[in-house]
Amino acid sequence: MNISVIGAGAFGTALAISLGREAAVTLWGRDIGDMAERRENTRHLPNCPFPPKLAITDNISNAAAAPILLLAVPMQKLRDVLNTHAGLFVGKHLVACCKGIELSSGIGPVSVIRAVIPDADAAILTGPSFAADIARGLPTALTLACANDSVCAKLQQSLTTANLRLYRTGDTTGAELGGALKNVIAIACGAAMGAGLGESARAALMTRGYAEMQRLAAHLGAHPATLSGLSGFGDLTLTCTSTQSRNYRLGLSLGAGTQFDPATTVEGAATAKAVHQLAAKAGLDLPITSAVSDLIDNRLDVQRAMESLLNRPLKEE
Ligand SMILES: NC(=O)C1=CN([C@@H]2O[C@H](COP(=O)(O)OP(=O)(O)OC[C@H]3O[C@@H](n4cnc5c(N)ncnc54)[C@H](OP(=O)(O)O)[C@@H]3O)[C@@H](O)[C@H]2O)C=CC1
Ligand SMILES: O=C(CO)COP(=O)(O)O
Repeated sequence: MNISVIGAGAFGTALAISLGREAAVTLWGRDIGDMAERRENTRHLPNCPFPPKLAITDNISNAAAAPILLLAVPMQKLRDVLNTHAGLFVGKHLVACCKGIELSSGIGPVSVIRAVIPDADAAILTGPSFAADIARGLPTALTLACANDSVCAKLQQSLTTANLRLYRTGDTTGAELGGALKNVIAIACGAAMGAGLGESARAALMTRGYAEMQRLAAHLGAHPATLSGLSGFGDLTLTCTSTQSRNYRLGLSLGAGTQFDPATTVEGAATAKAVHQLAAKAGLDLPITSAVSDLIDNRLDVQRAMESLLNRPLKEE
């Protein structure tokens, strides 16, 4: 089946490169600069040349003619993109390729797609993978979630490539939450490492952060197995331990008190606030997420955040 990628950032470009090594694929960007001539996205994914079957366009009507559209824009921009091009997206297979919870509504990308374009099959592609790894042809495994099992199986076939192995699930809520929440915990881990609190502290934050992910996911009706798979445990592990991650790097800067480029896409920042609000409404205790939300808004520093986590009442694991 014909595939287009909507959004020519690092991840959209990487997916288009991997898919374009095997079949015709179109990559749409609102500002493609000289990408078509150079056959490379020097701004978002340098040193990853485009395969011959990858076509570049800034004409959304051309790109949206494909039946499968991968939506690779940041979470907080997804609704805008869907609203702007709604007429072109009706009846399509729309696969969200973003990770986060929308701050204005408290819902994830599949729910946003369903809300804006009810007459489309909404899916999500998520899990542990850095754009540069995918583009370089390194092996990666991701979760593909769609409520309609036969559509999910078709998408799984169409989107699998030589270096991209997809596992499918019907649990879109679990897949959304795994990808969204791991970014928040990665900021916490980066902050601890940046402040010199050590690898033991990071392991504690990863483990107790994972407990928070499971608590919220269970409350929202996700399947626990989804959270222990690629989109949850898998992506948490990658993002909390690699300086390739922008969320982890933001945490490192917060911990070390250094500057961070505000133009960088860091999904965990808005998601921490969105989840903090969700948890407050639901009466759920998510102390690491709350601490990250306070850190981002400068209501807390890393040292005090760690002290308050260590001084919480003792409990069973
Ligand atoms: N990078 C990675 O390794 C991975 C990223 N992801 C996820 O992919 C999503 C996108 O991240 P990533 O590609 O890295 O981010 P980038 O910052 O590299 O790119 C974001 C892209 O979105 C485009 N964009 C933003 N707003 C709009 C809009 N309103 N209309 C059209 N295009 C828009 C930008 O366009 P412009 O260039 O014109 O500004 C840019 O091309 C995130 O949710 C991220 O979590 C998932 C797995 C891996
Ligand atoms: O989601 C990712 C890895 O799976 C990319 O992480 P960052 O957005 O933190 O760079």
